[in-house]
This record gives sequence, C-alpha cells and structure tokens, in this order.
Amino acid sequence: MPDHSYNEPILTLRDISMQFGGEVILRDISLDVLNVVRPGVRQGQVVGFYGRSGIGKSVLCRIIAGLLPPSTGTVQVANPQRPVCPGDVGFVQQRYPLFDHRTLLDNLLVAARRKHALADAIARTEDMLSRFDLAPHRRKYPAQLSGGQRQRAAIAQQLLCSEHLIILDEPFSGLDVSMIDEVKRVIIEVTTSDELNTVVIVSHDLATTTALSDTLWLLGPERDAAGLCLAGATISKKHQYNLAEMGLAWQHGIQAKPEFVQLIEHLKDEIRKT
Ligand SMILES: Nc1ncnc2c1ncn2[C@@H]1O[C@H](COP(=O)(O)OP(=O)(O)OP(=O)(O)O)[C@@H](O)[C@H]1O
Repeated sequence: MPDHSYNEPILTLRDISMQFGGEVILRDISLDVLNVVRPGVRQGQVVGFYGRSGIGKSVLCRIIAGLLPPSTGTVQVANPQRPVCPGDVGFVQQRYPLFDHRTLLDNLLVAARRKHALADAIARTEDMLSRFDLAPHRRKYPAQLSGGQRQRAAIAQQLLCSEHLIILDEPFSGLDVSMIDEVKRVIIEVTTSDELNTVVIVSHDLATTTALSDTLWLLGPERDAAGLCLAGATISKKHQYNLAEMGLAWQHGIQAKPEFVQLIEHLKDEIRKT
C-alpha cells in the first residue's frame, strides 16, 4: 500500500503575476496544493517557502491571502474551490496583530465569532487555549504575555477565523532553541489536528522549515533559452519540491539523514544563484 496519496485541491494559483508601477515583481506563478492523505494519520499540509530577501515572498503571500489583487492570474481556495476572499487565509506576520486592550481570551473569542455562533466560538476558543498551553494565561493582556505565548496566541487566533489555510511569516526568527522547538510542536499540532489544515511557512531557516515540510517552493528569477534573466521572480517546476515523493517528509530525526543535508546544501546553492 502506498504511504500517501493526493485528494482534492486546497490551494490553486494560476498564472499569477504582479507589477508595481511597471516594475515586474512576480511572473507566471502556477501552483497546486492538494490534500495529502496518509493511511491512519490526520495529515495536513506544510509548505516551506524560500527565496532571497526582497525577491517577492511577502507580495506573493498577500496575494495568496486575498489581501492584494495580482496584476494577472487567480487564487482559489476551499472545497469546492472558489476565488480567495480576505479572511479565508490566516496570515501570522512577524508583528502579531493582537488587540492590546483585550485579554487573550477576548482576542481569541473576537476571532472565533467572525466565523462561528457564540456557543461554538466559546467551545473552539477553549479548545485552542488548552491545545496551545495558553489556558492559564487567558486573563492576561498581550503586553503581559511572553514572545512565544503571543506567537502561539496569534496562530490560534488565525486558525479560529480562517478556513484551514494559514501563512506563517518567519515564525522562527529571533527565537531561542527551546522556543523554536515549541513553535515546531505547534505547527505539527496544527497540521495533524485536521487533514485539511495547511500551513505555508515563509522562512530563511531552511533546515528547521524543511524538516517540517512535505512541499517546498523556491521563488527566484528564471533565465530564458539564451541565459538571460527574465524580469520578475517565479516558482519554476524544478523549484517546486515534493518532499513526500523524495522520501523526506514526516520523519523524526530527518535532519541527520545525508539526503536531507544534501538537499539543504542544494537549496542554499539555488538561493545563492538568484
Ligand atoms: N506596495 C508596493 N509598491 C511598490 N513596490 C513594492 C510594494 N510592495 C513590495 N514592493 C517591492 O516588491 C519587492 C518584493 O518585496 P517583498 O516584501 O515581497 O520581499 P520578500 O521576499 O518578502 O523579502 P524579505 O525576505 O526581505 O521579507 C521589493 O522590491 C519591494 O520593494
């Protein structure tokens, strides 16, 4: 029996391009994230998203989240697939957007109420508080939480008010080793609690992110047949890595494997070339 297969689409990008005032930032981006199915596991999707600084990762994330209309192309989400609307995709940016004047509990309830009736919102909020070890801090205001607690709260908040798909922008930057472990645990928790849950991790931390991912996207320039750089960055077919097919997904201790170490070196080389 195969160890995994694919089901319905979760996210579909077709022919996305983006220009600002004549400057081409993104071109010809077409991607599919399908629901991966593993027998006996509630397996969600994790996409690691890389590219050098300034190449256009944040712009593409805002397009995926429906917050920025692309110059051309379409983004489809949900099942059945429909054009993305703001609010469908959770976006956890580096500065976590909690309301300072509300307690943690209220912050989460406000988010949950956007999608759910009161009784359901309360139940979901309680579940998130305990799942993310935040229950003892429910009465605190954001300023009274640690950086890690705020980050977990922001992830919980986005999960409560979006449709299965969340983007984490640099979730590991500026964290100590134990906090990185904690964020990894939260991402695994999110993506194994519902098989439709999908997390896109934008990161410069290739090893940590790749170890969690089943798919990688590398955004970079493409050259034409004559070797000239085309304007704008894309995610070419060769830069869409299926780690499940490569036997490099969902394994404990994967970072010690020679094939994993080689892949990280390869990714670094590819990013250096761009
Ligand atoms: N609203 C805008 N108007 C004009 N140019 C923009 C706008 N938003 C982004 N850009 C440009 O698009 C390019 C890509 O920016 P983006 O923030 O997506 O990069 P990034 O890959 O996320 O970088 P980093 O890893 O440093 O965060 C940059 O050159 C930036 O100046």
